[in-house]
Amino acid sequence: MTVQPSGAQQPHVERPAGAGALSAAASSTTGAPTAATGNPKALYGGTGTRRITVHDISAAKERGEKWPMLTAYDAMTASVFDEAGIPVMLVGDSMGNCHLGYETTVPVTLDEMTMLSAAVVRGTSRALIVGDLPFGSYQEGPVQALRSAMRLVKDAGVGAVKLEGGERSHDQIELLVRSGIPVMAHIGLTPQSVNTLGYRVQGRGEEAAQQLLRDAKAVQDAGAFAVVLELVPAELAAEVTRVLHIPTVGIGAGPDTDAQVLVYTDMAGLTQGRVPRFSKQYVNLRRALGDAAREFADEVVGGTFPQEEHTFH
Ligand SMILES: Nc1nc(=O)c2c([nH]1)NC[C@@H]1CN(c3ccc(C(=O)N[C@@H](CCC(=O)O)C(=O)O)cc3)CN21
Ligand SMILES: CC(C)C(=O)C(=O)O
Repeated sequence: MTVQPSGAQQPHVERPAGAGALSAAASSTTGAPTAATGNPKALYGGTGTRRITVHDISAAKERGEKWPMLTAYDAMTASVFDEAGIPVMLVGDSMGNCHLGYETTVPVTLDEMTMLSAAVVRGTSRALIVGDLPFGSYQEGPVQALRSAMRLVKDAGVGAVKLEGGERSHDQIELLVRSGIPVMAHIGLTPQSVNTLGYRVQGRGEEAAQQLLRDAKAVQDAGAFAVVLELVPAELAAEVTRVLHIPTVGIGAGPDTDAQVLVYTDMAGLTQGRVPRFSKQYVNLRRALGDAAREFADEVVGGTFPQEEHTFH
């Protein structure tokens, strides 16, 4: 698969100041200053004209500022979230079941991740884009992880990568960070291990809780800039968030993490079939899009589309 290089993830689309919902959101809440000039609530809503960086993420934890993250798998949807001021987007391997029609995240390939990450980078100018390392692209060891991450950074232009695992992924995270690639870690439920873990809540019981804490400290020590906590008890997630100096990004981890992430097809009501209980649906796009398709079909069948204004002579 050929992927068009899009260059490093820098602001490549300069929008005129004041244009678009993002700058409106950024300035309406604050007046004028941005993260670059020390605005205390700058992460959500964007920085103004440049990409969010991992340094902005660290600064947000020091200010006690919470932030939202959504997944995105295509340029158009990503541009909507960028304009809405979502500061961090994850090109998650949930694209497997949410975009590519697989049952799980397990079959997703590095080629697929690279192609869709490049699309999300092209569709955005403000958000930090995090590309997921898919199953099989980093488990062999740090060198394989570096080779895979380099594709996402150089070919797709992501600003950071994510990989699953705590202590077991310490060496991979360390080499990537030493090589100049910011890493978001992911512990608790790690869906690439569905065949061994299932989709059960993790960290229940004293022993499992201690392991989760060790995993959290291991990824922080390895140099991760943030860590996803998936499907863990809220009390444990709160404790991890207190003891770490890097931000925690919760999904099914209760209200006390530094950030929250949702799979966008779940929150937008597009996901086909069952949605995890921890998710919240903010709009029903499946119904809206289905209604639009049915209306179009009825008008074609009934001969009422196209009309004069859609017609050339
Ligand atoms: N659509 C979608 N949403 C997600 O959040 C998501 C994906 N896909 N794919 C990748 C991973 C897999 N995730 C999942 C998948 C299933 C459950 C689930 O069925 N959880 C049970 C709780 C089980 C328990 O109580 O131990 C639930 O009812 O939510 C949770 C997370 C989260 N991610
Ligand atoms: C659920 C999130 C954290 C994820 O890993 C994904 O979307 O792949």
